[in-house]
Amino acid sequence: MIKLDKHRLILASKSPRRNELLKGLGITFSVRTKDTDESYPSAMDVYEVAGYLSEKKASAFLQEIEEDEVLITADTVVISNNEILGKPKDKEDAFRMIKSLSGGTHEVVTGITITSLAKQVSLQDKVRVSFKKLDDQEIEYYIDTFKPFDKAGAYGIQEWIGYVAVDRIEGSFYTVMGLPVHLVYDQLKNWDC
Ligand SMILES: Cc1cn([C@H]2C[C@H](O)[C@@H](COP(=O)(O)OP(=O)(O)OP(=O)(O)O)O2)c(=O)[nH]c1=O
Repeated sequence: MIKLDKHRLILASKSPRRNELLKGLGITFSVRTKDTDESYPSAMDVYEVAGYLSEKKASAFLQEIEEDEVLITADTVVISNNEILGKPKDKEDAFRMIKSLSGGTHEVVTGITITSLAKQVSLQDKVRVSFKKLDDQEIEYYIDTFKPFDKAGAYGIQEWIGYVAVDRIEGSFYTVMGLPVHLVYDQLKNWDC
């Protein structure tokens, strides 16, 4: 159980999935949002990007954090063949992304940054996800029905595609969905400043 007696928790995210997952921890929080630039240095190691972007999202709020506030920011990327798949630009881009994931194994990394005036902690969690082979009609059906344009790698594991395509996952389902709640819990449980 988490008791943040001295703090007010803020989720700095527009993602409805992160909101739902943090609620699942049974802790009260408010939401604050801002548009942040999600670019990263092109030479950066792909496994560092999610952590870097979660810190960058936190930086946008640093000036406004009050003494009793604890802020959570996060970022999720899909990595396939050492390439980052971000959010798809359009239907063709989404089709290309899912087709490249079909029949293979990729990784999902979610970085989280927890920030208060006295301390900042950044962590990331990596999960391996294997997809069965999907045919073109299945990929098109998913994109047309679920419109996954707000999702890294053009898919949501919590949606139809997760039911039919994912045949193996090594790591936390919730990390793939957008928030490693077990890591958030560990940090908040002991948050003392
Ligand atoms: C791989 C995968 C991603 N996603 C989502 C999680 C994230 O919301 C989104 C990746 O985009 P992000 O840039 O991580 O987050 P966001 O822009 O949605 O929200 P924020 O305001 O916090 O920056 O993709 C799923 O919902 N299911 C999945 O299986």
